[in-house]
Formats: sequence, C-alpha cells, structure tokens
Amino acid sequence: MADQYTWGLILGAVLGLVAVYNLGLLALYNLVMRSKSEDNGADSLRKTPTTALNGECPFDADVIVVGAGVAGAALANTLAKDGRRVHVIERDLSEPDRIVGELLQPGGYLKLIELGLEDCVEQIDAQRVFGYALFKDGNRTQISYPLEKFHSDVAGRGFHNGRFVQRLREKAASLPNVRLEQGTVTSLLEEKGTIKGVQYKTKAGEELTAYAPLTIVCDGCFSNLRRSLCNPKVDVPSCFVGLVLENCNLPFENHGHVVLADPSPILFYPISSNEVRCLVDIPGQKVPSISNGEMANYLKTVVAPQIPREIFHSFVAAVDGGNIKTMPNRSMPAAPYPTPGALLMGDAFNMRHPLTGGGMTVALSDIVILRNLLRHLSNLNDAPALCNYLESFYTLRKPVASTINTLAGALYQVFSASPDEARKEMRQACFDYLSLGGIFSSGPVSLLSGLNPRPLILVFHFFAVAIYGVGRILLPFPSPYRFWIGARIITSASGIIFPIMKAEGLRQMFFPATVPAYYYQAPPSN
Ligand SMILES: Cc1cc2nc3c(=O)[nH]c(=O)nc-3n(C[C@H](O)[C@H](O)[C@H](O)COP(=O)(O)OP(=O)(O)OC[C@H]3O[C@@H](n4cnc5c(N)ncnc54)[C@H](O)[C@@H]3O)c2cc1C
Repeated sequence: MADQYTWGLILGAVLGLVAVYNLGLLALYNLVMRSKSEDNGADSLRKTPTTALNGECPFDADVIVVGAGVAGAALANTLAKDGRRVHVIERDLSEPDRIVGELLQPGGYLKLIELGLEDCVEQIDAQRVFGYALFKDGNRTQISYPLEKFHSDVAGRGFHNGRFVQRLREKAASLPNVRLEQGTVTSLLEEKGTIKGVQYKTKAGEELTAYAPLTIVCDGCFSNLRRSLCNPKVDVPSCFVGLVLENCNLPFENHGHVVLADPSPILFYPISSNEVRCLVDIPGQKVPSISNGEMANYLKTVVAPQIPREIFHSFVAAVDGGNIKTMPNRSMPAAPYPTPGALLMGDAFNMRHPLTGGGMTVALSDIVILRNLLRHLSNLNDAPALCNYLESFYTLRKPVASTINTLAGALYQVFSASPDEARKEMRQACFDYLSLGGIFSSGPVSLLSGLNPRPLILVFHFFAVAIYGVGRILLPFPSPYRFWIGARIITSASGIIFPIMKAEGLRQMFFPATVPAYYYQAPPSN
C-alpha cells in the first residue's frame, strides 16, 4: 500500500511537472530576452586600465599564471604539458593549512583524469568517498554516487587541501617549461586595453614585471586583481566553522554526512585515515568569538545536540581541543569583462556556496574547456584569435558551471531551517524525495557530484521535489489551507531557483548555442 501511495504521488508529481515545465518555458523565454538585453549592456561596465605601459613588451613566457592554488597549479600543469612556457607567481609556496577544498567530487576526479593529474590525490592519505548520508530529525538516509558505469578508481576524494595543492605544485615545478616563483602580484600591466603582463614583488621584496600574451588570474576568493577583469558581485550568505574530529568512525564509512540542522546544515567527511572534517554553517557574516569562548559554547550547546550520536564525543573533544577555524562562504556569479590578454579562473572568477563541495570541480572543468580551446591556437600572440577563444570559453563553461553553482545556492536555502511553513515542507519533501532511492536520489546526486551536471535535469528534480511536497500536503485530505501551503511551496521553489539561474545567465546556461561567442573558434593557426 505504502508503495502504491508513493508511486501515485510520483505520477502526480511528473504530470504536474509537465504543466509547470510548459509554463516554465514561457517564463524562461521572457527571462532569456531580458538577459539578452542585459548582456548587451555589459560593455558599458568595462573598466579603465590598471597600469599604463609605454613601449614594446618583451614576452618572457607564453602564459603568466597568478596564484598556485588548486586552479592555478592545475592550469600550469595543463598548459605546460601542451608545450606552453608558463610563469607561475604564487604568494606563498609553503603548504596551505585551510578548511577549504577538502572534498573533491567524483566529477572533479574525472576532470583530474582528463588533465592527467589523478596521481596528485595519491600519497596524501586521501580517502575515497562513495556518496552521502543525510540526517534529519533523528532519521537518516544513504545516497550513493551513481558510479556503476565508471572505472573502479572513480569516486570522490577527501584530503587535506594543502597536501593536494603541494602535489599539484610539485608536479608543475617538475616540468622544464614551468617557472614557479614565490611573489605577490600587485597589478596587471595594460596597454591600449590589452593585458600585457603583471607587476609583482618577489620574496626578497624586489619589484619586477613579467610579460606574456596571456595572463590567467587565479588568486582565489579574496582576489585583489579581479576588479579590472569582471564585475564582482560577492554575496556572503554564511560562514563555515571548521573542526577536525580525530580517530572517529563516521556512521557511514567513506561517505559525506549532511545534517539538516537548525539553523543550517552541518557537514562531516573524511580527510585522512584518522581525521574527519566537520564544517558547521552559521548564517550571516558574524560568528561567535573564538577567543572569548562564545564559539565553543555555541558548538556545545546548539550544534552538538543535533549531530549523530556516534560522533557526539569526538565532536565535543574537537571543540575542547580548540583548533577552530572559520571561513566566509562566498558566492559570486561569473561576470567577466572580456579583456584581450587576460582571463580569470577558479574562485577569482566564480564562486558558489561550498555546501555541495563543487568549487574544485568547476575550476577543473573550466581548465579542461580552456585547454581544449587553446589547443587550436599554437600562437598566443595572435590577439584577435585568442580573444575569440576566451569569449567562447565564457559561454562553453556555462552549462556545467552554472548547474553546479545553482544547485549549491538552491540546496543551501532548502536545507536551512526556516519558520515559514512552505519552506519547512520543502525541506522535508527534499529529504523524503532523496530517501526514495532510484532515480530520485541518483538524479540529484549525479548533479551534485559533477557526474552529470545538466541544467534541465536540475530544473526537473528541483520542481519534482516541490510537486512531491505539494502531493504530500494535499493527500489524503486536501483542505483550502493545504492548497494554500501547496501553492506557496511552488512559489517558494521558484523564488529560490530562478533568481540564482538568472544571475548565472539563463541564456548561456540553457541555450549556449544561441550565443554568438559559442561559435567564436578561430581556424587552427600554424
Ligand atoms: C569553507 C569552504 C569550504 C570549501 N570546501 C570545498 C570542498 O570541499 N570541495 C570543493 O571542491 N570546493 C570547496 N570549496 C571551494 C574551493 O576551496 C575553491 O573553489 C578552490 O580552492 C578554488 O581554487 P583557487 O585556485 O581558485 O583558489 P585558492 O585555492 O584559494 O588559491 C589561490 C592562490 O592564489 C594565491 N594568491 C592570492 N593572491 C595572490 C597574489 N596577489 N599574487 C600571487 N599569488 C596570490 C594564494 O596564495 C593561493 O595559493 C570550499 C570553499 C570554502 C570557503
């Protein structure tokens, strides 16, 4: 009986979705038209030069890469392997110790394989991750990544970010055509609207300039250099508080754990054979003070009672250990000013809420797209052709990057607690929908994992969850109040997802082939 009931709901959900989809297409058409007119207006935002330079530019390298984090170091490897001379300038070459970029989704691992960098997750005690476990109000459900059709090696990886970054850097530095130098880039050198290189300060304090036909800025989420290359609209919806739990067994081995807590989600995942990363989300930009003990008190009194009982003691021990770090969670849609001679990559270019651990996957996917484009262009001094390729890159990356970005923003809102009845229902519907298994869990998790990040599949599952939530409310005894809540679930779902997709750029996300830059791929040069 229970099964028939569930399937009845699902059938209703699918039929409802077809109707919603038709309406959605109409709405999309209007929004696409609006985003088109916004695209046309982007030129007026172009900024004035950062630094004027007179005379000829002697080119030291084919490409300058600013920053050797995940994006910069992977990019340097990739371009150098294609024969480019790459000059990487990194502010601090010592091993980073951060709470970011510690779970690489399987889709990101596939990109590492495409780039020939999969060995960089070896010898760092990285842990395989096969899916997620979700916890809500004492209930739990397991969601596996759909990995059946991939090689047995393909899975997520949890690791220390610094160890992974050092492996990428070492690998890049071992290539004869890479020059990896410690230094801080202070400005971009511009001449007649074209970026010709960078000005930087070496470790010894010397001010130097470096020139190349292409400068790729990968200076991360706090980027100082992005301002002249894009229109940065940074939002900080929340902060993560990071702890490390030692020698603790997670309830679901080799899985990420997401607790749908109040006020917002708590994450756990393995980062080595004896360490588990815990990230506690705190909405807003202010967190309790660590120094005066407010943070420890908050973690023990508000957070600890909500976490799975199996890891309660390890969590409290980690709080008592005192190694607590915080980091703002930023999101920023990509809004580049196409600039000859320069490109942004990684978090400098585009950010999303880290709830879904999508940042490294987007960065690696972008690198694959750029590498494939630039392979057609042997001479980077061919400025018009290079410019066309860079504009193509902005369009070609959109379907994958925007799907991962939109999912992260939408899921963060759905997974956070809310006093609003419709939002509460949506949150419960999401948990129950994912618990159904089959396509209802594999579809959404294939988006999240980067294994199949497609915009239409995202919209389909998002509204299927909403319609499932409406069905749960209306059956078996609909009432006017329940109809009202049902309607509010749909409007609330639309209110969550459409603004994020609009900011991502609906036209490039859903119809990239209608954007002229999609076809800007100059014929191969000699
Ligand atoms: C709390 C949190 C948790 C996250 N968790 C995950 C996760 O689990 N999985 C995931 O995929 N993503 C995660 N992310 C996102 C992920 O960390 C980023 O997408 C990824 O690190 C971006 O790499 P990047 O190379 O662009 O930036 P970074 O890794 O930050 O590298 C930037 C580099 O540039 C250098 N630099 C900066 N300025 C200069 C300068 N002026 N000159 C020279 N060098 C400079 C820095 O020293 C640094 O090495 C998380 C983000 C946050 C905030």
